[in-house]
Amino acid sequence: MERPGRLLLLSELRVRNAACDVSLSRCLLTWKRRVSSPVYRPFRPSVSHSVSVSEIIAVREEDEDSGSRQTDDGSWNKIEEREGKDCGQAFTVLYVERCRQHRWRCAEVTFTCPDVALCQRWVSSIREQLAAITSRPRRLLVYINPYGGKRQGKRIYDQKVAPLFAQAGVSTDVIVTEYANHARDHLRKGAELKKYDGVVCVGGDGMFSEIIHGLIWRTQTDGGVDLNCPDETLLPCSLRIGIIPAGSTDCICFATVGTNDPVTSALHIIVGDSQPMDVSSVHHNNTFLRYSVSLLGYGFYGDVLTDSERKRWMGPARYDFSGVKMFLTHHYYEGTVSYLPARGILGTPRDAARCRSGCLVCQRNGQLLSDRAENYEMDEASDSDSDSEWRTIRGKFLAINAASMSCACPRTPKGLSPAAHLADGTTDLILVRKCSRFNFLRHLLRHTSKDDQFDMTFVEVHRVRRFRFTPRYCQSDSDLELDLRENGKHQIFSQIFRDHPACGCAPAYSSWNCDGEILTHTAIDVRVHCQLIKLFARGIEEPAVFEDLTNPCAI
Ligand SMILES: CCCCCCCCCCCCC/C=C/[C@@H](O)[C@H](CO)NC(=O)CCCCCCCCCCCCCCC
Ligand SMILES: Nc1ncnc2c1ncn2[C@@H]1O[C@H](COP(=O)(O)OP(=O)(O)OP(=O)(O)O)[C@@H](O)[C@H]1O
Ligand SMILES: [Ca+2]
Repeated sequence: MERPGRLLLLSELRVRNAACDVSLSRCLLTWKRRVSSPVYRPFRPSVSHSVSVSEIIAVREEDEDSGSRQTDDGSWNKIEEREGKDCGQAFTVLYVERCRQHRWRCAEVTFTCPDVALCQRWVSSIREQLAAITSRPRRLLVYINPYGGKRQGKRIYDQKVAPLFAQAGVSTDVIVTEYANHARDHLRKGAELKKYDGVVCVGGDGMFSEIIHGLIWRTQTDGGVDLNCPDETLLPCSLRIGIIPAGSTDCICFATVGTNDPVTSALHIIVGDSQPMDVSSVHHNNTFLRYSVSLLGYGFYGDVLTDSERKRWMGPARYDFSGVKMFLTHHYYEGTVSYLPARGILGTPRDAARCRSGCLVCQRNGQLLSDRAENYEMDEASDSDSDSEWRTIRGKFLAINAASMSCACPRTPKGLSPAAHLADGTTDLILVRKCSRFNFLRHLLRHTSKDDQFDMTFVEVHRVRRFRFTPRYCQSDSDLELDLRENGKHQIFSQIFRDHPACGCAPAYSSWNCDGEILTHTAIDVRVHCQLIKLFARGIEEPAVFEDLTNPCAI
């Protein structure tokens, strides 16, 4: 908790008919019930409430003449009827209240003042403090995907988010997308980004992916960076991104906020939180393919995605359906993985510690990596040159997964790689070798329990800065197949080879699942760019040591 600091105001005001000492400093708004006679009421505790100024959403003057105020839906409510308040000059403070499981709510407290002048002093003092917080966004560009998840994006934004933005005085330009990649292309070419303090996407991980592709492209193009060169150092994007979850997995929201709740995300945006995040670039033969922030998965997760895309009509359940199907299909793939281990930085994928709000590992590693880049000790080009550092593993794999962050989501609340960090400049490369169905099921099940999913003989995990994958094609058809794919022709034949290889064995290659999008190439070169983007989030907060049992939200 922040120290109270010098008091700006101290008055006796009434809250719910009770006299309170109310104080405002630069950091805290505090109200404490006055105990009129401790002799007669010795057991009545004097309850004190404090709200950090940084978590005040807005302050609103109540209409004293009519003893009523206008609600968000435009109707008028009697103040006394609503909250049992005194008649008199009053103002209401809206602030962040923490609920269970990392959820935030917008709570309200109304203070009644003895006179108008005092009320106005309070309102303007609080407003001055809020205006002094420069990290808060004033103007946002919002993209809504009306077809993500359960197709509720527009309703969620209109009913739950827009009223909060309006109360907090955040102005918005809203675009409801009309086709896939509408948001990405608008950010690349059309949007006048100078006008905004951030970009918000209402949708799932695919929608977030569109936003980062648009923003990263724009930033690099403006800065003259060659996107096709995997060794280029990318320029960080200055605009922060907010995610209002309305997709099927929403793993980026879940792993950066701790819950998939539109109101919580809107409040993190309003208070101006900032969470840096790593971004992996994916190249094939010096050609840029895509960026990834969560999962790059070949084999199982690639196959689940490919199968599920044909079942979009099922909504979020498509992943479970295809998951079971691909589990039963039990395909394995041969190939070579080479990687550059992350050296000289803090953390390993088997750590018990987790990346949490204000993570020191992310701060230290971010600093270390930028210092090294500046000193040319860790010149980006030298990564690829230092061949002695590269490790190579050849084998048959059920899954090859790279998790740049934990990938926690409701399906696996601890994530694919529970100890991965949001902003440490590394990705966790998880190799699941060919094993029995039973063992693979044991491995999958451990994503949903406390047991360690890496503590199995057929699973290995490495924290890396860069990796490459080359598939080994089915012997009889590999060259022909490769040619067909590389030339981008005869897609029909390509599909036939894929589903029914002539040699009768399992398909020779899978596809990469890149944050929920299918990649067109199987041989890829991946490099992590430390803290390339920033989100309106603060990482998952540790639960408070003492739960506030009087908080109705917490029960
Ligand atoms: C038996 C229960 C096992 C539960 C195992 C749960 C593991 C779930 C791991 C989910 C990892 C999500 C990582 C995030 C990826 C996102 O960038 C991406 C875009 O949104 N989402 C997906 O690709 C969506 C991927 C969704 C994958 C769902 C896989 C479901 C597997 C179910 C296997 C059932 C076997 C049952 C045998 C009888
Ligand atoms: N207006 C639109 N019409 C069709 N597709 C769209 C439109 N706007 C965006 N898209 C595309 O829809 C895809 C899925 O969107 P989104 O990520 O929001 O939901 P999801 O796939 O259900 O959730 P998740 O990615 O979390 O699994 C994205 O790839 C995006 O490019
Ligand atoms: Ca990382």
